Amino acid sequence: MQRLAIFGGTFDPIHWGHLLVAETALSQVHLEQVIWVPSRHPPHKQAALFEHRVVMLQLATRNNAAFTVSLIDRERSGRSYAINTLIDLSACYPNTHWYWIIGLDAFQTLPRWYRGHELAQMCDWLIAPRLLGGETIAQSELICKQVEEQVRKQSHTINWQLLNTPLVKVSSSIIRELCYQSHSIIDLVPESVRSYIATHNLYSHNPE
Ligand SMILES: Nc1ncnc2c1ncn2[C@@H]1O[C@H](COP(=O)(O)OP(=O)(O)OP(=O)(O)O)[C@@H](O)[C@H]1O
Ligand SMILES: O=C(O)c1ccc[n+]([C@@H]2O[C@H](COP(=O)([O-])O)[C@@H](O)[C@H]2O)c1
Repeated sequence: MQRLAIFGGTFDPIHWGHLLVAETALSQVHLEQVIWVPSRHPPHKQAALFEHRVVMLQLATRNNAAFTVSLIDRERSGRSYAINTLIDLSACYPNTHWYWIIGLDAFQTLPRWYRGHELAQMCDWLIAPRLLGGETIAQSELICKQVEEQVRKQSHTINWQLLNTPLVKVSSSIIRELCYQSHSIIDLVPESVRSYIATHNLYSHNPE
């Protein structure tokens, strides 16, 4: 059985934090592939044009043969719910043990997702520590255990493990804000992504 991970997100834009998390998951869990899935209509966020986000993902991931960008959410109308992503990808990749890569901030909200308790037990969760107020690894574990408890109360099970990544402060919102203020984002995204943002004038006061 192959081991594949979904890395879902808005990726508005993709940054080095995302790439570090995905690389760590590949090596820590011995995955065959990480499938990057940009949400077309993120359940709880506004985002730049889907096509721009996709191209930036493709540029940033093209040098790693174990990375694939899936457009599976493009075909679906309405909100891009994670459970639908997993169901649709399972049909494309039979005989697969599924993992879901996620930052701690997003994992914390899993019990409130659309059919979140059901989704919780359909894959194993690979959780990247993320600053939610300066916590340590022990605090990250505590947050994960609280999520596990909430899922168990609804009579579902969940398997999770923390990814061994350092806390990386970069976020897409910081990058968007820096762009609005015409500051450099050179250390925060791959050069191909920085160049794409500049060429298409994304995240400026006069976007394309
Ligand atoms: N620096 C980071 N460290 C760990 N996980 C991250 C990091 N940045 C993003 N993630 C995780 O990657 C997934 C996709 O994130 P997303 O595309 O929304 O980026 P973001 O930086 O969180 O965006 P925004 O700042 O707009 O909220 C989420 O699970 C998120 O928690
Ligand atoms: O399915 C849901 O209800 C749901 C609600 C919020 C977030 N998610 C998932 O959480 C991941 C991170 O999402 P985002 O929007 O913070 O980039 C991504 O895989 C989304 O599909 C999913």
